[in-house]
Amino acid sequence: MGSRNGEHYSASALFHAQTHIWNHIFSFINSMSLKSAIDLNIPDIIHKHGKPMTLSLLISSLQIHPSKTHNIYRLMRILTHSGFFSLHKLPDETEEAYVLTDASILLLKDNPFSVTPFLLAMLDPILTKPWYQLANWFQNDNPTPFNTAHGKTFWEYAGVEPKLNHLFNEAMASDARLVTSVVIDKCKGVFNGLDSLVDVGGGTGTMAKAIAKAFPEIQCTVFDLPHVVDGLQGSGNLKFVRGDMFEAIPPSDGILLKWILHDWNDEECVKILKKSKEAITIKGKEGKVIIIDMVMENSKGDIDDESVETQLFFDMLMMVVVTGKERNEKEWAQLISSAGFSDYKITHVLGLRSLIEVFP
Ligand SMILES: C[S@@+](CC[C@H](N)C(=O)[O-])C[C@H]1O[C@@H](n2cnc3c(N)ncnc32)[C@H](O)[C@@H]1O
Ligand SMILES: O=c1cc(-c2ccc(O)cc2)oc2c(O)c(O)ccc12
Repeated sequence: MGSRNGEHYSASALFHAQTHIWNHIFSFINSMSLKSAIDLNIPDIIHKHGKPMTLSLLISSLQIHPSKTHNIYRLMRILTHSGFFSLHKLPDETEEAYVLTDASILLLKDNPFSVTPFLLAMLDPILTKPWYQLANWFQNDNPTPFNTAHGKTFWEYAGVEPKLNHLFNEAMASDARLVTSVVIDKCKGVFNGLDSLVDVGGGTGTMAKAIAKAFPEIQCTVFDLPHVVDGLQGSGNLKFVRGDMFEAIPPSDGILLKWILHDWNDEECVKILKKSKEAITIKGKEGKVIIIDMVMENSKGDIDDESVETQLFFDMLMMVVVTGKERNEKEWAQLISSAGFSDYKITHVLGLRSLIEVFP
């Protein structure tokens, strides 16, 4: 039917290719359908109901115009197909009823690990506009598509736009709660021998607060830009310090860099790592930098297709929003040795991310 390099290929291959393209064109429909369910509060309504919820009950609980009620099943159908709800048949009931799945539980507003702040941040026009500039950016000399769209860096924009600053800090805090709970449970030993720790780019302090509570002997500092930490109060063994990590990092036994280095290009990362090395106060084996970030194509080799796609999405995100990238182990090793560190150890305990201990 069709022709590829002079060879004929079947109608079924042609239609398969068409479906593949359609699904890529339409993939924004998945994100926008999910966002509308969050805006309508659907996961929280089903959760509060406390048992499987029929479509008619769901409709009567939603604040929607009466002329739209018959369309809700269409939204629920696509979101059920994509794994956010599932349908159960209850004994003695004629109507099937919706229940939450692991994915929609992670979108509940009260879930401490909620991904909803990220969904709202990513689908806000501030963060979708740069994607329309991607091709232009390849042809201009701007540092990022975000700069092309908004005329400033992501960090400068967050400094002058409280809405982005708030959404982004909230999103980071929910991720930090999830990562911290695993690190404190499974990687306690990483903090052995440290009397002090600076969480560089530590946001509003979620991770440092949890470490300060779990390890009362460690003096913890959250170090971030003024628009992030100004007005935040420390207590006990936790304090907030404003500053710029490219200038100087407060002295400490341990330096934590969670989701920092993937924001920056190799040259910028070497600068941050060198400033971190200068800041380390104990020179023996105990002083260290603790990096929490992705290691692409991680060496376990058991990564599934969905996770590969997630890694590629993050890498593109780091190219569009900031000047960063996701790195494989070889690229991490190169950065670490260029900054003058002697050794490193990778622990794969955080799903798609890893904990990398780096020794002076
Ligand atoms: C991706 S966020 C990570 C936040 C936190 N570490 C976490 O994972 O939840 C990057 C952080 O780096 C901070 N940052 C950006 N540039 C910085 C600089 N020059 N000096 C200090 N912090 C900076 C941002 O304000 C932001 O809080
Ligand atoms: O702009 C972003 C977005 C994310 C992000 C989005 C969705 C998620 O479920 C998790 C994270 O992460 C970012 C990040 O880590 C960063 O350093 C800069 C920008 C963004």
